[in-house]
Amino acid sequence: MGALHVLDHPLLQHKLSIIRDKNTSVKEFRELISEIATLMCYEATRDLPVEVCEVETPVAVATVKKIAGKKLAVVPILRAGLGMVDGMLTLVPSAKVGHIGLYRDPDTLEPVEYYCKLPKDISEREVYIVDPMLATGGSATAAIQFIKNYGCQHIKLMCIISAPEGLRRIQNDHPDVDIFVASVDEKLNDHGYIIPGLGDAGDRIFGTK
Ligand SMILES: O=P(O)(O)OC[C@H]1O[C@H](OP(=O)(O)OP(=O)(O)O)[C@H](O)[C@@H]1O
Ligand SMILES: O=c1cc[nH]c(=O)[nH]1
Ligand SMILES: [Mg+2]
Repeated sequence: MGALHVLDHPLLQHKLSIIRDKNTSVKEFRELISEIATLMCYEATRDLPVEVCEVETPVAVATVKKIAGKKLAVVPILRAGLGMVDGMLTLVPSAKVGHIGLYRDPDTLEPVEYYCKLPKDISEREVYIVDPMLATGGSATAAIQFIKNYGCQHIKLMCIISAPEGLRRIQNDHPDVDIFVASVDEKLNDHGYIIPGLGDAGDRIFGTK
């Protein structure tokens, strides 16, 4: 059974308070989304396997731990997920990056797919799907299923803000997937926006509103 991790590190929560503020500029919003992704990545990679080996320091041999050959992939859900990619790559620069393009139809709230490009060896990789917002969960559940269809067995979902409705959807549809969020907000409004949330993450990252 996948676990839900609600990350409450003070640095993370402080940065989250700034991106929720409607007066935060596009530049600062984008920078903070990236910094938050880095902090979340640190927690989400905590269970990566390590192997013990030796290196020679200038004065002696040290027994050290290295990540044990695990291959990672970061898969942002376009567009807003793009804002989290650089922050992830800051800590795992060798990860490959796949892209899944989904937008949420404003009337039906159903995800509509418009793009997909994944690393060829995606099925051998530990996949981190990133998207700042988990609202109804429709986009994330579709992205997870898409990646599962390629044979991936190790998938983690990282969203900055989540709604209870979206969490329930993922836990129901994909009980094997670990979920990492920085907040579980109160609810969705009639238009499927997270309350209190931060508005439309894609628009705030790219300045399109
Ligand atoms: O959980 P859901 O109800 O599916 O909603 C969440 C989705 O909505 C937003 O994307 P949006 O459709 O606004 O596309 P964008 O990233 O291009 O702005 C967000 O980035 C998620 O992908
Ligand atoms: O609150 C929400 C819900 C979906 N997508 C967003 O960007 N924000
Ligand atoms: Mg959007």
